[in-house]
Amino acid sequence: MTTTEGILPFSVASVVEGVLQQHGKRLSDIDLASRKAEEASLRRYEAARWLRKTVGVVGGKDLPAELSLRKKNLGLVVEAPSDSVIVPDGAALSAYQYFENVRNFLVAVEEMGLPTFEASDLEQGGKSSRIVNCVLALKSYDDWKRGGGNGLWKFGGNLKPITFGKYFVRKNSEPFVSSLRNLTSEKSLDSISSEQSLCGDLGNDLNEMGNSHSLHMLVCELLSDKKPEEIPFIVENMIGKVMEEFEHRLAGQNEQMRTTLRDEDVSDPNKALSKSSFGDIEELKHTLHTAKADLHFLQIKYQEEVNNLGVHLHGLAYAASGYQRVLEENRKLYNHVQDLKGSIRVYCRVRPFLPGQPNSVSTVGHLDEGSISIITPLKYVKDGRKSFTFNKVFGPSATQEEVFSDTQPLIRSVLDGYNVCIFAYGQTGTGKTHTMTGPKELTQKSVGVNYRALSDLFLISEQRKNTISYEVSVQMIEIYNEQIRDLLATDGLNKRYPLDQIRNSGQKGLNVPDANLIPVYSTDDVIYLMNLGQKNRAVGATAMNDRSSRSHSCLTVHVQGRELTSGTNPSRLYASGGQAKTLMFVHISPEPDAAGETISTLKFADRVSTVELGAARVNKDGADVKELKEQGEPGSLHSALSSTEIQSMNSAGTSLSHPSWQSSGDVSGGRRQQMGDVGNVRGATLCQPPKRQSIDIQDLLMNSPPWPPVGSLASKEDVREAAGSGDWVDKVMLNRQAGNRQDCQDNDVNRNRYETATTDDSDDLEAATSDSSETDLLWPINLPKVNSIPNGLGSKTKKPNPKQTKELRIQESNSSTTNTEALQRSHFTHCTRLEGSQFLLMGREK
Ligand SMILES: Nc1ncnc2c1ncn2[C@@H]1O[C@H](COP(=O)(O)OP(=O)(O)OP(=O)(O)O)[C@@H](O)[C@H]1O
Repeated sequence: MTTTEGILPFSVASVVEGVLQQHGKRLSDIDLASRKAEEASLRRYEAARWLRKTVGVVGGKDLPAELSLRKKNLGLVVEAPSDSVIVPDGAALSAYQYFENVRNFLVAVEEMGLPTFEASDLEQGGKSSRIVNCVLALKSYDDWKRGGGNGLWKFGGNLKPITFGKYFVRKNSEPFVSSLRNLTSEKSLDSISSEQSLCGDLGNDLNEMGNSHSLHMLVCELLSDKKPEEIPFIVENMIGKVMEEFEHRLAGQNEQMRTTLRDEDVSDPNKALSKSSFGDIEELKHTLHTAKADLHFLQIKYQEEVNNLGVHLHGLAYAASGYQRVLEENRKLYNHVQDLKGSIRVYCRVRPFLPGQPNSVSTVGHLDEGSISIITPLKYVKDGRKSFTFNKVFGPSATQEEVFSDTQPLIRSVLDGYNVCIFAYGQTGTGKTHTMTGPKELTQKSVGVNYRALSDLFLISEQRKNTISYEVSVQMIEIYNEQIRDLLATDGLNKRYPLDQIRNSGQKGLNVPDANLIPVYSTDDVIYLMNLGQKNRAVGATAMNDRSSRSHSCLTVHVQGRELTSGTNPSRLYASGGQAKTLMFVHISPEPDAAGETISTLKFADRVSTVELGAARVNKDGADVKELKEQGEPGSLHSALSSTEIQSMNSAGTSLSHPSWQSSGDVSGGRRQQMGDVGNVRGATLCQPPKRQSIDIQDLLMNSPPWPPVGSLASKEDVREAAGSGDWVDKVMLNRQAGNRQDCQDNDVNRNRYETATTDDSDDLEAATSDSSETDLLWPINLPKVNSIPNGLGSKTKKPNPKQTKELRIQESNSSTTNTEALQRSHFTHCTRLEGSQFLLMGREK
């Protein structure tokens, strides 16, 4: 039972009492009212007894055994300090004092949490039971305090709950409070400790005590009339009922507690917070779950996107490869068109009258885009007018840009892997340098083919960098006196190589493999190297002192391309290691005096043009060649080749059955004939042993007519004005002299030219070449001209070299083959040669 105290809101006694009362329904003879009255009487008695013990006898008389809690005999308030505790009948107190005492008492009781009563209960007709309850509660409290005040004092009686709804305002009545203090003080309580024992056996709990009395009464009443043998059964029955009732109440109490706890969960902030946290966690879990689901969904979507991307990429790759194929096809078609235009193209350019020249009528009678007619003296042609057809004819007013626009496609062919050679041909002073390089004062508009070609080369290679990687490098050599010198050598050794070093060897197709090959990345780089080379050349010229016009500077620009996708060289896409394309600019001047030279030049150009067109012209070519032979002296041009040139020609190249020419035939679908085909030399192209035939390209050159006399060029100054230094012509004439001295001696013009180009010694032909050391470059390099030889040796004339002539003839007789490129190099000093991976520029020394 003790364990239920403080936990259960009901006492065991009350349960037993309830059971007994219910059971008592059967006990009709028990008078409940009298029993209650008796119980109430006992309680009053107990209360009165405690009061008497506590506060003593009031006014010399004890309280009656049966306490009457009326105002006049209660006498609660003690006005006097300590000894007078009861005021009999309130006589000594005023009515005011009386009510104040009562109020203060009730407030004190209220504050102590004890059952209280109304002031009116002290009056007649008041509820005395409430007063008794209050006194017994005070007694219980006093007992608890006397017991040490351990634990929490709890009034556990079955009295009505204390009503807190009524509050009394306790007035300052210290005597009453002191009285109460005295009442509950240790000292005061000690004095009545003996009385405590009287009711101690009824339990400390006042209510319990009352109930014990009640239970006792009930049990006594229940068993009083029972037989002894019935008592055990009745007691057992009572106990069973008590247990049943107890369990029932306990279950009810548990249910009530659960309900209370649920309600508390809602109202308790901490629990609410816990619930909130739990809710948050649940929400987070839900969010996590959702996020996982979303992530999974995204992964699936991502995978789908990747798959789709893969499909798209595959499509793009297919399209790209298709695009690449189309590009390659375009290139093939483009170059095929170029081929159809001719692997050897001839452009004719007419120089305008120069400032300061006397006004005269041009020899050009008519020209259009592809033809030109020259008015000539009847001496040369029967009707006084000779017409020629070329791939392109540029009049005197044609700009540099217009000229290059028709050259440009060939530059693109270089980057497609074709061998390209661009060179200028013509009498001295007709504009070769102007076309290839430009005038001395270069502007953006006036720059020539070389600059523009290089610019295009780098520009196109930049445009193609995503598909083709190009490496451009430069080699610069000088050919002089049967020796080769590397102009870009940095070791200062001034090393020279024999001419037989000029050969097309190695994978890079270098003509001089031992010479330095320097990478370049822009046109400026090339120009810088050319300047450097020209400086080296100038130093060499000073040291050598015997430099002649037969010194050639050759700049070769090597272009190596690599397809980024296939890793192959673009040239392999076409056509057997590349194909040669040649463009010849044939230059003429408009002066009537030069009409003979102009006709000769154009006839030669026409011949070259005809050769390019191939076998269909064989018969016609034969006629032309016959005409040329009639006009000129066979072998005279052949003799114009120096031994050096012939040497280089033979050492550098192969015959007309050179693979490049064979491949050209392949690309053009077999229409193009080998150069050897010209003049009915078809057998030479079919890998048969090349035979010396009546006409080949060398024959063309060698059998081209000598320059006709230009009698009107009367003075040295005139010639110098009109023809500049005239080195090429000088060279030709000189070599002609070497081959046929009489021819030169009989030719006043040549004599004049020779004189013009040489020093004072007009009789010594060799001086024309030996002393003509003026540097003439394809590029505007601001170097001092090497006009004079410091040691005076420059003016020293040379005798004709019989060995050269001999060698020439030996070469001629031994050479069963020719090389057009070498011929171009030898005869046409302004030569730009692009060989697919090579871009060769030729300069010369005047
Ligand atoms: N198309 C042209 N328009 C204007 N001037 C020109 C043209 N062609 C040539 N000239 C001028 O004619 C002169 C001679 O030209 P250029 O030096 O180019 O001839 P060339 O053939 O190179 O002579 P050479 O063979 O003697 O070196 C130069 O002053 C040049 O500027």
